Amino acid sequence: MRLALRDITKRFGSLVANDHISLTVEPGEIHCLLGENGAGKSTLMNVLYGLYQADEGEILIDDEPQRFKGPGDAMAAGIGMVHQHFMLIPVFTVAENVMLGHEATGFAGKLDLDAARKLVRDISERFGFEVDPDALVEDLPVGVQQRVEIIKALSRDAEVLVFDEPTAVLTPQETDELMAIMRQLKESGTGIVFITHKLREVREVADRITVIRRGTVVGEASPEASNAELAALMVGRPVELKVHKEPAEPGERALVVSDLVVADEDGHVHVDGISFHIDAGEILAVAGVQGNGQTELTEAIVGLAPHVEGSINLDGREIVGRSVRKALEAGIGFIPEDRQVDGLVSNFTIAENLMLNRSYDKPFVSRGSLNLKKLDTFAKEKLAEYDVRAPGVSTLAGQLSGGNQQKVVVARELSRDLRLLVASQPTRGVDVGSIEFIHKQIVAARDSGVPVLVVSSELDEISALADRIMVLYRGRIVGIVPADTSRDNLGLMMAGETPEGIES
Ligand SMILES: Nc1ncnc2c1ncn2[C@@H]1O[C@H](COP(=O)(O)OP(=O)(O)OP(=O)(O)O)[C@@H](O)[C@H]1O
Repeated sequence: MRLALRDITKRFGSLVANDHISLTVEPGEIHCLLGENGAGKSTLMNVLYGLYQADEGEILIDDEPQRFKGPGDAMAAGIGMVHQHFMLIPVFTVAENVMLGHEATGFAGKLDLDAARKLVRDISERFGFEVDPDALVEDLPVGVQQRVEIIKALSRDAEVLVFDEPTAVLTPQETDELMAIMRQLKESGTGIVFITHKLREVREVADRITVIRRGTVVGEASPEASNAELAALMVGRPVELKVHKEPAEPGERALVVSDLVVADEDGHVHVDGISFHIDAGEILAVAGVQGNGQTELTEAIVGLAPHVEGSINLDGREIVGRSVRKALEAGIGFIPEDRQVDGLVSNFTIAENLMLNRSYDKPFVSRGSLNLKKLDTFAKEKLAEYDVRAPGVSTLAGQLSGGNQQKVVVARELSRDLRLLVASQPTRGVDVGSIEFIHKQIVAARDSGVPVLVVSSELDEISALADRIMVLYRGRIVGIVPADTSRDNLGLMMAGETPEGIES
């Protein structure tokens, strides 16, 4: 089926998120949508999926105008959406989840569990998915859950699939697998809209690239374009894709972690007896496939982990056993891996979010009352500095695009007086222009003497920021290696092996 969006305009109050955007998707084509944070990509896809009604313009399928009152109509017309935050029910099996979808849309009448199982098996076989219909969704890795979302869409005969930043939550290997799946879908004639900020992925699979800026289409790019060319088109200026930094000049020993063990509420050990240190003015980057203890390590440092043994010493003081509030007061900045869970209060304004995590007396509160003017000025400064695209400082954080939400979290944490910065996936969902800026800010924090712990699943980010790299595997340290260690060796270490010539 041939899909065309024609002159789509969508406004939120006075903000024009989509301004007469036109786009076509042919069968068997991967059409990449590129654009800076807040450009209007997700809004356009939500219009296509019936979640928002366009103020102007129309959606055509095989030249027939459509009216989507909700996702049910879009699905019935053959449009599927793979969300970044999955819409699956974790305690149900794969087949039950697929079945549920059919009930919700009323598609094809009644689908029994056996038929759903068969459907899952058939689709899995066709695309080489390896998904067990009887597995509980909550037991599946993120990459497989995503495949369940794809199966759900295909089970409803979707002919156009929308992927909105699907790789932001995936490991590098899962990303490669998803790229292969997208190619297979394309071979079978499915049209794909693919939104991503990762230029490597665009270059790998795109047949066509449309660039959106501030709500309008600014042009098409060739899939043969270089990363630098794509980046410049996206943000409208040349971008430094790898931050320039001088060698670190480490100062005093700042953070000393000794024999750290972190377990969850069920007693599962996630960090299994690790010891390392970070000096003032140094960035230690933690590499590893997600789920090897990185999250729990950062949570232990900020006081969020339930069971911690061993010692975490910052500036000569023990942190283990202290509350989150005490950790924040000790000057620990924390950029959490999931901004929506731990980073922001979505029904607070941007300004209110920017004053979280500060001690109660300064600088916005004096003698028990909030100095709104001071907060307003500060928030405006941060909005400009971090290029947060929003109507104003009293916009609710929940109304920001994903990348702009991330920028608010980073702006808040980097503007406190820091003794330690713990940054987990600091540029998740952020466009290339803002990655450049955030990386510069992290390096500036380092250069001002702050010790920094960066956790990232992006090897590019690790090698851009690290002064030393610590590789974690199954909760243990495989090695702490120099920043210029090759990708191949890092890859081996991330699989738990110690390459020749590397000391473990
Ligand atoms: N429900 C909403 N209410 C008000 N404004 C909104 C709403 N949803 C989106 N916006 C605004 O519309 C604009 C476009 O947002 P959108 O999420 O489409 O951007 P995006 O291109 O997907 O960005 P990102 O790359 O950061 O995900 C932004 O300025 C955003 O703040």
